Amino acid sequence: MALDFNALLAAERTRRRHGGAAPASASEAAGRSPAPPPAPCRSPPPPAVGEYCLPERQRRAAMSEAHRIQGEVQAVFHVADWMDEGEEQGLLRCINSIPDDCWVQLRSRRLLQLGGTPLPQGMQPEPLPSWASAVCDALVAAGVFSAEEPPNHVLVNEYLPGQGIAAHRDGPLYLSRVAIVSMGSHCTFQFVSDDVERRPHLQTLLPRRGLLVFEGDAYEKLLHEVVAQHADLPPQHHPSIRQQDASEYPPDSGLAQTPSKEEPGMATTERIPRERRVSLTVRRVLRVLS
Ligand SMILES: O=C(O)CCC(=O)C(=O)O
Ligand SMILES: [Fe+2]
Repeated sequence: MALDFNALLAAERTRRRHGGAAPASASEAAGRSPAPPPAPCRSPPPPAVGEYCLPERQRRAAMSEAHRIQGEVQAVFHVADWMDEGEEQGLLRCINSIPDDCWVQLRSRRLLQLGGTPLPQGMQPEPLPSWASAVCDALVAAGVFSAEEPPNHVLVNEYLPGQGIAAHRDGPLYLSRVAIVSMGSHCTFQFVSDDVERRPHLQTLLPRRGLLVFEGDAYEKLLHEVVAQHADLPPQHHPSIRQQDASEYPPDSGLAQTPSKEEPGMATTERIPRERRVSLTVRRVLRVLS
């Protein structure tokens, strides 16, 4: 797999030897919300560049037309199982070791920002921790971003069951393509109209370890949101999800045993309980100060 798990653990060990976790400045940057001031973060300087091996390109699925989610919305792609369980656990360990005071606690999620604070006048770049750089490198290797315009910014969002992110647009400070990696749990993700109706245009279940990429109208015209709920309809109830993703939750997996509490009218619908979800929103900030 492209993220080298052993290297990731080695990086984590090195970080611990140096007495701390991956550092991060943190402030809200997603969507239209105003950016709060950076949180105080007493973490140590970033680990030395080069301690983390580059991914093995050949073992990770490259994104292609086959991953396009068919439907009225242009252009949304999903790659199921983009990372394996070992990588997911390794990355979560790195993220879990980040001190609490690096995170910004919002009402319905916790976040931290890596790479700098994007501002209209430009972003003062900050070094990415090695695990975040490895994800960025893997996205370039997978063809999601070009080598000429690689990602330079990673937003880590943590959602507890029942939490989500309200409908928003990521905005013009970034290249109009975003990659979102899901870890720890699935969630319901939807694109809605940018008007008072908030009409859903595409709703899909994002499984853990999957990669969502969108651009075009999905980035520029529609709003997107993570629906704040405690359990989600399984993939077969989302017409746009690919069969490949539905296999993530086979009927005998024990995951689909919770009767719906949120839609009592749908007595036969069983929802999948959500767990703590951590996502990486990986983007390229267009204006970087030198
Ligand atoms: O967590 C997610 O899947 C979405 C995050 C998002 O939309 C953002 O960070 O702008
Ligand atoms: Fe977003």
